[in-house]
Amino acid sequence: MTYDDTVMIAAEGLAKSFTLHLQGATHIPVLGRMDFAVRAGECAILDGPSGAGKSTLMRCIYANYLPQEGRVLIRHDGDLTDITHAEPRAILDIRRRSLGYVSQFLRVIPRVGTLDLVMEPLLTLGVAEAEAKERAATLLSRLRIPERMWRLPPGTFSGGEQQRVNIARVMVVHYPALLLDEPTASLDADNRQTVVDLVTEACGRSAAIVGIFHDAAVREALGNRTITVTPYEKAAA
Ligand SMILES: Nc1ncnc2c1ncn2[C@@H]1O[C@H](COP(=O)(O)OP(=O)(O)OP(=O)(O)O)[C@@H](O)[C@H]1O
Repeated sequence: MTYDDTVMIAAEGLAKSFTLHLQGATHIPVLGRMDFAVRAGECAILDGPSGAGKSTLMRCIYANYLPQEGRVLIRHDGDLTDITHAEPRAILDIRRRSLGYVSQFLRVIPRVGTLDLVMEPLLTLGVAEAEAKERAATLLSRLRIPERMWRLPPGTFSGGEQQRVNIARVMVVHYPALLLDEPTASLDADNRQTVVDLVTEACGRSAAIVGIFHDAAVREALGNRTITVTPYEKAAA
């Protein structure tokens, strides 16, 4: 396939199934051969019933899961790079600079406070400490994490607070491609709206976004296109 310069994420013939070796080699077919491309400024919403494979697809895009067939290309340093077959070091570089991922759970680093945790991705990219601190503080404020909590490690925070720290830690970097796995799932209406605003701003900066959103109002507000997850059986037929 050839793609123009606006394509940021592309899946080619992506198929994924699981074999549970400890359960009598039970085979679970999940994704059929999926092809799609997401361009700069697009917010594509993954569509499909519960268990269809939306999170699995997202993990294949982020190279957490290795598909049995096909590959995913991510724009990195100007070129579409095959993340599926990249070396671990190259995958980490793509994730550090080109592809952000808001997963459903915050990965807490023991003893690291919330503000430091949110600043850290920017410091890794070489952003000056004062600017990183200001950007992290602005986001934490917008996401309504009270300032008195910024010094605390978020391990004991509520589910919704942890999810907001998780969102801040990813959205603080202006990634050109972004994966969002139900970022609004445990949030109240005001914070949900803040996330909608942040994602809209990212699209406005020409980020390419692939998202899973179960909330109908959020889908309505954000989705300018839908990608239907193709089950394995359908593609094989
Ligand atoms: N690591 C794994 N090992 C075995 N099976 C898995 C694994 N990850 C996912 N699956 C299976 O793949 C199928 C798709 O799961 P997935 O979480 O991708 O669906 P989903 O569309 O995101 O669902 P939901 O909307 O309910 O979150 C499920 O049947 C699940 O049991």
